[in-house]
Amino acid sequence: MVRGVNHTLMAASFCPSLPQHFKPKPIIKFRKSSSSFKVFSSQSSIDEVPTRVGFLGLGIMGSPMAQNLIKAGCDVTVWNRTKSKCDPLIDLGAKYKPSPAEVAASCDVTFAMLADPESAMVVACGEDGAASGMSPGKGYVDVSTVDGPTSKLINGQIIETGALFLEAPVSGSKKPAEDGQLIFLTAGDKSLYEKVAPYLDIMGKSRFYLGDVGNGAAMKLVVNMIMGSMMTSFAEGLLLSEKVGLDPSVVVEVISQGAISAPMFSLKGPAMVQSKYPTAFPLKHQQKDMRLALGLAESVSQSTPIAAAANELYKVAKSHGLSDSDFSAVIEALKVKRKD
Ligand SMILES: NC(=O)C1=CN([C@@H]2O[C@H](COP(=O)(O)OP(=O)(O)OC[C@H]3O[C@@H](n4cnc5c(N)ncnc54)[C@H](OP(=O)(O)O)[C@@H]3O)[C@@H](O)[C@H]2O)C=CC1
Ligand SMILES: O=CCCC(=O)O
Repeated sequence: MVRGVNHTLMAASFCPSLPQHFKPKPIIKFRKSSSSFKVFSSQSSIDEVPTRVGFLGLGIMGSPMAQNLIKAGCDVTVWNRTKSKCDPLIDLGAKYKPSPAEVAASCDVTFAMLADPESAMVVACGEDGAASGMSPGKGYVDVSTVDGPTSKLINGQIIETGALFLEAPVSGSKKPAEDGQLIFLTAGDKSLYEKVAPYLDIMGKSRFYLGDVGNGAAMKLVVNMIMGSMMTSFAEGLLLSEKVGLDPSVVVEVISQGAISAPMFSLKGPAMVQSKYPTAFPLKHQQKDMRLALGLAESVSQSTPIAAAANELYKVAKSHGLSDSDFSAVIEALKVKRKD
């Protein structure tokens, strides 16, 4: 069943100062034609787009991303290792296949949103993995956060089948995923990038095309390395303020009004002050990204001592059982236990 016919998405304003590789969100309308969807966009006239969309990996990010595709009227087929996570999407109109290979075989383009390099590899290239269902004319878009070498391995396996590959990790967390406000950091096959652009524009607010496979992964790791270090510095500041008799809530407010204000501090600070860490971005994934970013830095002999120190704190927090808490729980690693 087709849903959301004539669904109109947000228009982005034109900004002449933006670099060439940046594309803001265009106006998109999906309309059902006799045999396929056509896309009417503000940036191109009418383009044929792949009609059957697969989605593998329905965790915190994958579920809302797939949901937005379904709500926009796309023909979506889902798979997840834990099948129960498919059920709400099936209720919304998604089809289901019992393996990544069967999803890929039945779809024109397949997206994957997996936890880490290992799961991205097994879902793409393992037994009954997506590569087994790929063939010329199809596309595979990996939106997971992985390292460049993993992405290149997946690219190799996919293009061996004659299909096309794009890496497209995202910046933005649970709420931007729900709101269709993600930022795509893409690299790989340019023709596939252009074909799937209408889908990226449903799930995101902007997209960057960065060239060869590995560049999207590198961009994502650099951004998350900075984010991970910022969070540990913020945590140190909150705890220090408390120790010297300041109200950490006021620190959050002061920061929000000055040059170092960041949505992350304003969003997560008030909960951190109350030792609450509702999960948007799991701490285990932030530590994975610090580890991968440090590997990237080492591969080019770039010194990253701040990130290395921050990574140690995420490792300590993991050892305290905080892997599945939000990454802001890293503050717990800095709390020295008081003796009674
Ligand atoms: N949460 C966030 O704010 C953001 C996360 N990211 C990145 O997106 C990716 C997904 O994140 P998120 O949705 O938060 O993570 P979740 O932990 O919520 O979801 C992970 C997904 O990977 C699947 N998975 C894990 N291991 C395997 C495996 N061995 N075989 C098959 N499937 C597996 C899980 O399946 P199952 O349900 O069966 O466990 C689940 O679908 C990560 O790479 C993360 O770094 C990027 C931007 C923001
Ligand atoms: O990888 C997670 C990114 C989280 C964010 O950008 O807010």
